[in-house]
Amino acid sequence: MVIDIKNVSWKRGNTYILKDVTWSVQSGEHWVIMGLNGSGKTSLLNIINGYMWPTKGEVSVLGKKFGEYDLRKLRQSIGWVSSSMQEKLYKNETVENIVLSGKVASMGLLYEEPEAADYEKAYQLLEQMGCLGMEKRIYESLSQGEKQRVLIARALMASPKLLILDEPATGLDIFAREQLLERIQDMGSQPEGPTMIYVSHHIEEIVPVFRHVLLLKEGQVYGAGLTQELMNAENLSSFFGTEVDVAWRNKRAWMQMA
Ligand SMILES: Nc1ncnc2c1ncn2[C@@H]1O[C@H](COP(=O)(O)OP(=O)(O)OP(=O)(O)O)[C@@H](O)[C@H]1O
Repeated sequence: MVIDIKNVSWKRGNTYILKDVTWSVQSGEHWVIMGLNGSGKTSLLNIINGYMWPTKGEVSVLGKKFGEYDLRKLRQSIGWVSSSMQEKLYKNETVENIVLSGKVASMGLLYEEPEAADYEKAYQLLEQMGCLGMEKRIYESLSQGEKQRVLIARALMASPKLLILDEPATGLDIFAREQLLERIQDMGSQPEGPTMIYVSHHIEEIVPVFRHVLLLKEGQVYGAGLTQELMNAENLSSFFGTEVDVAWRNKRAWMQMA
């Protein structure tokens, strides 16, 4: 099992930020975590990455039970792409350095000399992400879509078993978003690729490779299961607390206000 979360609660003062969350991800599955602002998505990711400790409950990631294992070691197998977090860090760095530094799977940059094989892998990943030719560019000079794809290439450098994509389409225009989603769909279709967790507020970003969805609402699991079964007007109207319509097109669900 890739993620196994049992009855996890996280409390700050008297408030439950996460309450009794039970969720599991089997290998070979790719999941979307969906929920409105403040529903607890980031808190759940922080727990999965071992940055926060649950008040109650059990967490296992990649077969390792938290509390019994060195989390720093485990983090080397987890890629977490968060543009809001990484934007400041890599501002003046070249694309090449950013991708190469992903080898050590930490947020920081690499200060040791990369080997020829590292360059080869970095370039191959840049190609996979449609960013070949941008190696010498400064991160800040890239478009939002290019930045996201570079960050994914960086995360893949460490060959993670679990890849978390935290709202990667935020700030992208419709074409850049589709280009990114296409790469993600391709990546998820490769059997040797990492298990992906895609965090979003937007239903239309759920490409077919994400066959499962976790719906979070006010810190609780509202639904967890097959995308095709959960993404319908009745369920989403009650999830959002407002009437919505859902239409399926090109194996994706599209939502609008009813
Ligand atoms: N350290 C903390 N102390 C107190 N409250 C917190 C803390 N961290 C998060 N919260 C609160 O918990 C709730 C859930 O936050 P979280 O960031 O997990 O939501 P989210 O679903 O990721 O939201 P968004 O989509 O806006 O990023 C919010 O109301 C937030 O203010």
